[in-house]
Amino acid sequence: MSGLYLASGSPRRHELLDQVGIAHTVVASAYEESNEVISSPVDMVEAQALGKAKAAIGVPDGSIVLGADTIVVHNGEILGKPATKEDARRMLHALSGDTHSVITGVAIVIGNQEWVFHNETFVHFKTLSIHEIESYIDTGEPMDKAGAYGIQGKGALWVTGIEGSYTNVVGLPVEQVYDTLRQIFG
Ligand SMILES: Cc1cn([C@H]2C[C@H](O)[C@@H](COP(=O)(O)OP(=O)(O)OP(=O)(O)O)O2)c(=O)[nH]c1=O
Repeated sequence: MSGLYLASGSPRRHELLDQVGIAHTVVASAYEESNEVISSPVDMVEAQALGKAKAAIGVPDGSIVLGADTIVVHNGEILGKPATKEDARRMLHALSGDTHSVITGVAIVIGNQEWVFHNETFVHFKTLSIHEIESYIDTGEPMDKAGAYGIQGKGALWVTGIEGSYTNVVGLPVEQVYDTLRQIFG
């Protein structure tokens, strides 16, 4: 397998690939994310993952490029990264005491060949107090994360259970990525 390029500014995706020993180089992507919903949340994350991979910068011809996009879906509403503290507050109040899903779209692109898929994890949250939400927002942790929390950070205190892939919630379902790379390269 020749070089894998991760078209992502997310430190989590880079760390997850490192954790399982998938060698890669991190590159930037010129893709501009939009909050536009293209028919369904799944279509949206898959399209954004593909957009990020295809717009990778400085990648040699013929290399393998990986892009990903993660969103939270609660009661049919898509929660991306909060734009403001008020946005984060609204998201955390919505997620409190309820179950939501985290969907990550993944695209692997080699030249004009594309493999695009997604993974969904259900996450159960305990009921949060106003104090817990306000203290959490003050840590700054919510601001670069879909749904305004990080399961790998202090947000772990609120997760009473998950169904599905843990790494998918953090931003990349590494087990599915690994299986797909094995299917492609044998
Ligand atoms: C729900 C959840 C999301 N997240 C993160 C994963 C993603 O990095 C982020 C969602 O934003 P994304 O737009 O998917 O990714 P990004 O902007 O961080 O990076 P890039 O587009 O350059 O690849 O939320 C966590 O780190 N922990 C969590 O528990």
